[in-house]
Formats: sequence, structure tokens, C-alpha cells
Amino acid sequence: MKNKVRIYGAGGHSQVIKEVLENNNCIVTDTFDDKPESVHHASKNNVVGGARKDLNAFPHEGDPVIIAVGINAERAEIAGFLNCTYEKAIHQSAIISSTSTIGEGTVVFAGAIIQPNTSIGKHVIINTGASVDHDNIIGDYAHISPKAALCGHVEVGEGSHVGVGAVVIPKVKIGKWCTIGAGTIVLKDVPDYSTVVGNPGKVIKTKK
Ligand SMILES: CC(=O)SCCNC(=O)CCNC(=O)[C@H](O)C(C)(C)COP(=O)(O)OP(=O)(O)OC[C@H]1O[C@@H](n2cnc3c(N)ncnc32)[C@H](O)[C@@H]1OP(=O)(O)O
Repeated sequence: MKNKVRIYGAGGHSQVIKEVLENNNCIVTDTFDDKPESVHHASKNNVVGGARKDLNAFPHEGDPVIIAVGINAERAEIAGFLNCTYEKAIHQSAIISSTSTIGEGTVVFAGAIIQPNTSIGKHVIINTGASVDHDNIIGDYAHISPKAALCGHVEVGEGSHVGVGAVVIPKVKIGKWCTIGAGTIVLKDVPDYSTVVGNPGKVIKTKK
């Protein structure tokens, strides 16, 4: 029997998750979006309104959900008001060590690699071809973008976004709600709420 999953969010990120699920023999039973009228992606058919308008009317109980929203803060906000159980979506080509753990609602896309003794939090995105090496700790709602490379013993705090192709050398700790720009080379620890770009990576701003 096929597993049934519901998806919250119907944009570009959502269509990738839908494909991963369907390749894993799951059925997507419902797709919700807070702005169903502005959905222009492949997953646009049968999209219904989300929970923001009327939280009590939303069918919280039922098949498990994946929050398919790429913006980390929005994913966290939605997880805060939904009262659902959550599914994971892991592409069949991803390589994941048996000694690593992955939290609920997390997605791991094609070609990603997660090496031993790494802990991945809840509602995390490990995007296409990302490399997360041994002994990493990735916080809830983080996003490791396509082709980013995290060496051993790296920590990424809650809600932080590591941009496409960024490189993080061993033992570096990235704080929470940081943004690491595309192609950045991170050589030292990054304080909470920082945006870091360049090679070597430098803090260019701090979010409030
Ligand atoms: C499947 C998917 O699509 S997954 C999506 C993955 N997405 C990404 O990886 C996007 C990552 N985002 C970036 O790299 C962005 O450029 C950000 C977030 C760092 C830009 O941050 P912003 O706060 O908007 O900064 P802004 O664009 O104003 O740039 C500020 C300065 O940093 C520079 N800068 C911005 N990004 C980078 C970067 N990646 N590397 C080097 N310098 C950069 C700009 O040139 C600018 O320099 P200047 O002040 O000398 O002109």
C-alpha cells in the first residue's frame, strides 16, 4: 500500500518534494497553499487554501504533512501553528549514513550525502547534491543549498541558510538564523543572525 502524504506549500520547492515522494511510492493526497491563486508551478492542480485564514477549519489531523516552503522563517512559522504529524522526503539517490539521524519534516534531495554521526534537525532542507560530512549538527529549519559542502564537525544553527556552493571548513560553528551567501568560503565561526559572503567569508550585515 502507498503511504499518503500532504504537502503545505505549492511553489517550486514543493514540486521537487512531490517528485521525491512519488518516486518513493507515496501518494500526495492534498496540497495546501496560503495563496493558492498565485501558484504557477507544476503542482498547481488541486491546490487548496492553507491554515492562515482559519486555523480551526484546517484539517490538522490526517495524513502526515511536509511543509514545502523554501524560506526558513516561514517554514518555522507554519510549523508553529500547524498541529499535524510530519513526514520526511528522502530521494533514492541520497546517501545517508546509518549512524546519522534526520528529524521530522526534513527533505533530502537528489545526490545529497550525509556522512556518519551527523544530526539533522526538523523541517530542514538538504538540497540537491549538498555534502554534509561526519559529526555535523544541523539545526531545525536550516537549509543547506545545492552543492554546498560542510566538512567534518560543522554546526549550523536553527534557521540558517547555507547558500549554493558554499564551503565550510572543519569545526566551524555557524550560529542561528544566519545567511551564508552563494559560493562563500566560511573559515571561522559565524555569530547568530549574520550574513556572510565572499572568500574568505566576512560578515556584511547582522539581522535584527
Ligand atoms: C534550488 C534553489 O534555488 S536553492 C536556493 C539557494 N539560494 C542561494 O544560495 C542564494 C544565496 N544568496 C546570496 O548569495 C545573496 O547574494 C545574499 C543573500 C548573500 C544577498 O544578501 P543581501 O542581503 O540581499 O545583500 P546584497 O545583494 O545587498 O549584497 C550586499 C553586498 O554583498 C555582495 N554579495 C552578495 N552576495 C554575495 C555572494 N554570494 N558572494 C560575494 N559577494 C556577495 C554584493 O555584491 C554586495 O556588495 P557591494 O556592497 O560591494 O555592492
